[in-house]
Amino acid sequence: MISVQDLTKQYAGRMAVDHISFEVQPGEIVGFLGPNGAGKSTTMRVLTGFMPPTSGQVTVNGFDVFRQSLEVRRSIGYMPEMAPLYTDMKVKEYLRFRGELKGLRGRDMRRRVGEVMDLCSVADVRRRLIGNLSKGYRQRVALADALLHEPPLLILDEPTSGLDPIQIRQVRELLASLRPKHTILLSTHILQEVEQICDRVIMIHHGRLLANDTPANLTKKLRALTQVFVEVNGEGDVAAALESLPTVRKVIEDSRDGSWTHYTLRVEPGNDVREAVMNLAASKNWKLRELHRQLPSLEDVFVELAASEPVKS
Ligand SMILES: Nc1ncnc2c1ncn2[C@@H]1O[C@H](COP(=O)(O)OP(=O)(O)OP(=O)(O)O)[C@@H](O)[C@H]1O
Repeated sequence: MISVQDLTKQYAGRMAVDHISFEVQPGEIVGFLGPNGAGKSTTMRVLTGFMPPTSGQVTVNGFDVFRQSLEVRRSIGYMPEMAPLYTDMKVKEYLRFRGELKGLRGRDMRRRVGEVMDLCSVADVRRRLIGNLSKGYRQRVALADALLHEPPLLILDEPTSGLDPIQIRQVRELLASLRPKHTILLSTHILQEVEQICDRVIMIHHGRLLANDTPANLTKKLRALTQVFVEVNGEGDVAAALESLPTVRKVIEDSRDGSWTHYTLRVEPGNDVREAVMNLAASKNWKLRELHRQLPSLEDVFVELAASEPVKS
């Protein structure tokens, strides 16, 4: 659905996108992730034909973004960051106006405006002025606009930025519900968002591609160790006994509370020593009041990958 080959974009000597390549397959929800200034919006603007690349090749739905920009625009529903809306128009009036620009007429117009208002839950505010709506509603009006011409591909730049947690959940649910019919590329710097709804993650930093994989594979690949937290009340050298368990690399004593000691166990990635800790405690007659495992999050992956990337001036 999207093919990006060796894309670069330079602004007045500054390399905003630096030789990145990736593909997005039909039906995927792909998260485009990176800190502020990483080059996400620039890449999306190139993909949607709003800006020419400095070099590289980009095709959307088989069409070249520059030579066949009309076909590309027909294939894409684009929601830019801080989508510009006409604040002095009413919601339904605005969607009809946008529909007209996108070539909808008569019965098709009525059907699509009704459908997108229902899909994006804005029908209840259809007669309200956009300027008087909350940020969450405005965001959904912008999404309804992006969906009007039934594009197979949605490109959404930070669709949940500035929303409160309830609104964020509503937008996420809406995106998940679009999954069977639409391919979605969404940019965000909220890692949790990606973990929850995306099939794949593309991470960029300083304009360069850092990773391109499923959220699960990325966390699996993480070099940082899995951690297990244990709180034990026991006789003898508890730390040494814990350290002797297979796959435990390091035992750190965190704190003491009377006869209880809290330890963090650094374990080789992908291993779970909780059962071995239980068996050890039973064999030594220790008491346990905490035993839980913490897997690395996508945030840990990003921090680690970004740290290993040389910073350009
Ligand atoms: N029109 C422009 N002219 C010059 N430099 C620009 C322009 N637009 C963006 N940049 C620079 O290019 C780099 C990438 O910006 P971009 O907006 O693509 O990043 P981003 O990942 O979308 O960040 P954010 O999450 O803050 O939107 C930044 O250093 C930015 O300052």
